[in-house]
Amino acid sequence: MSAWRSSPSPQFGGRATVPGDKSISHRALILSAMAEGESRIRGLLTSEDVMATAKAVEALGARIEGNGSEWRVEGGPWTSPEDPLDCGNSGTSARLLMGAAAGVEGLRATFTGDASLSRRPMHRITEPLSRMGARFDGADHLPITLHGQRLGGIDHVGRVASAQVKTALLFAGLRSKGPVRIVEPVPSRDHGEVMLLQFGVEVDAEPCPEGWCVRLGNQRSLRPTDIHVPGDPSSAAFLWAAAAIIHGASVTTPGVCINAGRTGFLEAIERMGARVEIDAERIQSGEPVADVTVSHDRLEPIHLAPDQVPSTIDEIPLLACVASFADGESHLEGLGELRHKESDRLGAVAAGLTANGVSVFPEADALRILGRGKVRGGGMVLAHGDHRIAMAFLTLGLGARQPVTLDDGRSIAVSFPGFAEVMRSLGAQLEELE
Ligand SMILES: O=C(O)C1=C[C@@H](OP(=O)(O)O)[C@@H](O)[C@H](O)C1
Ligand SMILES: C=C(OP(=O)(O)O)C(=O)O
Repeated sequence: MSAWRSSPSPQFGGRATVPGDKSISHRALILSAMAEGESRIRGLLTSEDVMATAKAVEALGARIEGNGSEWRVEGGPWTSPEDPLDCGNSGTSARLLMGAAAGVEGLRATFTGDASLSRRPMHRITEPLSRMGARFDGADHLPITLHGQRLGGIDHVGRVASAQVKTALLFAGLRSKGPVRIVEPVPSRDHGEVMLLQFGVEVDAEPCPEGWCVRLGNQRSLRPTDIHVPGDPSSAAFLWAAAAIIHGASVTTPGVCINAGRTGFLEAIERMGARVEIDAERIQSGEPVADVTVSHDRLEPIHLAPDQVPSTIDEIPLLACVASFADGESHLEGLGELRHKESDRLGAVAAGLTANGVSVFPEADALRILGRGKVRGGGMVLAHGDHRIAMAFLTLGLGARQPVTLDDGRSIAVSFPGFAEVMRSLGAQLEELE
């Protein structure tokens, strides 16, 4: 166990860089490993989740050489790994790798994960991949053994927007010749599509009667390339949230990805009253990037509608914490997917807020939060081994009246190694207790 305490931090603010985007880092490693020849990746996130993907693609046949600033990946044919592929805590690793490997004829690979990942649903991937022709021992929960096969195309109409499902099917489609069409009710993050274009693959997307439709074209072979990963908005969100809840605070995060599939949190806190400034917009490896400044102002409550959830998905626990500082009742709807993440995030958020004196009313797939303009704090929060829960409540503690204690902060390394150092550099009072 590694308990943490975060205490009121009235002097919070400044400028800080956040590590590379997790979603883009996974995709850069997997596509580089599939493309024959050398690709280079700058700005790769070196968190536990992304390193699980790096180890897995090495075990599948890629050669990786890396240091902090630049990674070289020599891609080529994939072969059966000797040992099970341990995806640790990472849903993205398990789902995207199953898709990428499904069309390698004769390949056999067993996917494993930690206790949390082994509870998460995999049927959403194994079912459509089976329709394409792949075979699996196991269906909904890891461990699952994949038997790669010659694949046909797929026409997949998803009930929920999931970038992991969409990207897994697109990656599987790279090794198939049939038509590949994936429909989502609303668009999820499109980093897979953006990066496929960088690797020279034809992919297009447009609205269709069922929602949002993504198609692979006929040009499906990957050309090695160089990728520069931008800063992760899901990590920058903790800095932005602290600025939004601490009187007089202002934070600038340079070089953060502002892809529309990821800006839900920023838009939400702006609608609540925080001041948001977007500067130096540019395109980096196909992704929109900017320097983002968030400054404190009085916060109004928010209504988050179901179609706004996909672009806010990993920041919902943090948004619930920010909403606790608003004056009035916030309503966050369409949160069913939160029950299938690293923990039951709906339950964990409701318990954490209650422990800190916030009135919260959880519903089956929604949260009502009664903000009173300030938060008492003083509570003990259980992270449930979930990095987003851990960082959201340590952030809440910076703006609360009394310190917040967290049972265990080890999960933070899953997505944001260096979280405590970055937050302290801005004036956060954060201490590890044991
Ligand atoms: O594709 C991705 O990189 C991700 C997609 C989202 O999951 P879902 O596809 O399950 O919504 C998100 O929660 C996860 O952190 C990363
Ligand atoms: C849900 C997350 O990641 P994954 O699905 O890759 O475990 C997350 O990072 O919040």
